[in-house]
Amino acid sequence: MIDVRSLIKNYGENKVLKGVDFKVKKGEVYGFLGHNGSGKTTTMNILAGIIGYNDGDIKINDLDMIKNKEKLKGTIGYLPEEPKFYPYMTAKEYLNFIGKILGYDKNQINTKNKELISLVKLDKSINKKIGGYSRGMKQRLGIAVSMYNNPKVLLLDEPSSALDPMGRKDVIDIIENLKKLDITVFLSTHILSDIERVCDTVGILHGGKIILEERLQKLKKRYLQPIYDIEFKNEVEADKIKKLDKSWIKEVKFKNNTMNLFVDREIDSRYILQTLLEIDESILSVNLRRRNLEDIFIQVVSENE
Ligand SMILES: Nc1ncnc2c1ncn2[C@@H]1O[C@H](COP(=O)(O)OP(=O)(O)OP(=O)(O)O)[C@@H](O)[C@H]1O
Repeated sequence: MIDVRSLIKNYGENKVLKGVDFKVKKGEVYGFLGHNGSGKTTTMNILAGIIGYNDGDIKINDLDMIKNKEKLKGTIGYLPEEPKFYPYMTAKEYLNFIGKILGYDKNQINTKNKELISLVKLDKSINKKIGGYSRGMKQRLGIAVSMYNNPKVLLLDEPSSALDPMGRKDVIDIIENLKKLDITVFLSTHILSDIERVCDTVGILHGGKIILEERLQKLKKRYLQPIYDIEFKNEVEADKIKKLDKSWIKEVKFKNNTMNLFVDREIDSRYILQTLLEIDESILSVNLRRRNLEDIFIQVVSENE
């Protein structure tokens, strides 16, 4: 559905995309991850046909971005990071306005408005002025606007990043529902828990390239590794950590009075305790957990530094 090969984008001397490759399958939600300033919005703007690029091949639905730009733009919906609306309009007035711009007649606009307002769960606020909307409501209205032209591909730039937990949940629920409509979603974010909830595939953009692209389930399996989070009463001292010389310990991280022990298999907790007591007796708690996407992201990025 989206096929990007060797994409290069420079802003003057600033080489932002240095040969980006990724593939997004039809109907999937693709989580596009990267640090602030890594080039996510730049990539989004290129895919939306808003800005150009220096080199590379982009195909969406087998259509080439350069040869079929105008046609492609009609099949893409785009929600920018901070969508702007006329605050004095109600959501209904705004959607009417969008419908007219797109050339729909009155009946089509009414049908479309009902369908979209229900999708983004703004039924109760449709006649309220947008200026009084919360950030979450504005993002949901933004999704409705980006869906107005029945897009096959939806580009969502950090749709949940500035929202509170409830607002984020609403937006992620809507994205989950889009899967049922068979829309391909390209979602940029740095909120890893959102990616874990909704994405099928994840791509990490770092240093101008995609350093990892994998199905989320496969990625989690590959990096599945137990971690023991240990809390001490006292601050952990670096010298003591050195004493933890066991073959089953793969990595140790520590900050203040907590330690993360990355091990290669599940170890009997009594043995863990015994080992830890050798370095410090002030243990408050030992918790076993699996790696989450955040741990994986940090590892993959640091391997590529
Ligand atoms: N119009 C522009 N002119 C010059 N440089 C730009 C322009 N837009 C972005 N940049 C630079 O390109 C780099 C990537 O920016 P971009 O906004 O694409 O990153 P991002 O991953 O979306 O970051 P964030 O998560 O903070 O939104 C940054 O160094 C930024 O300063």
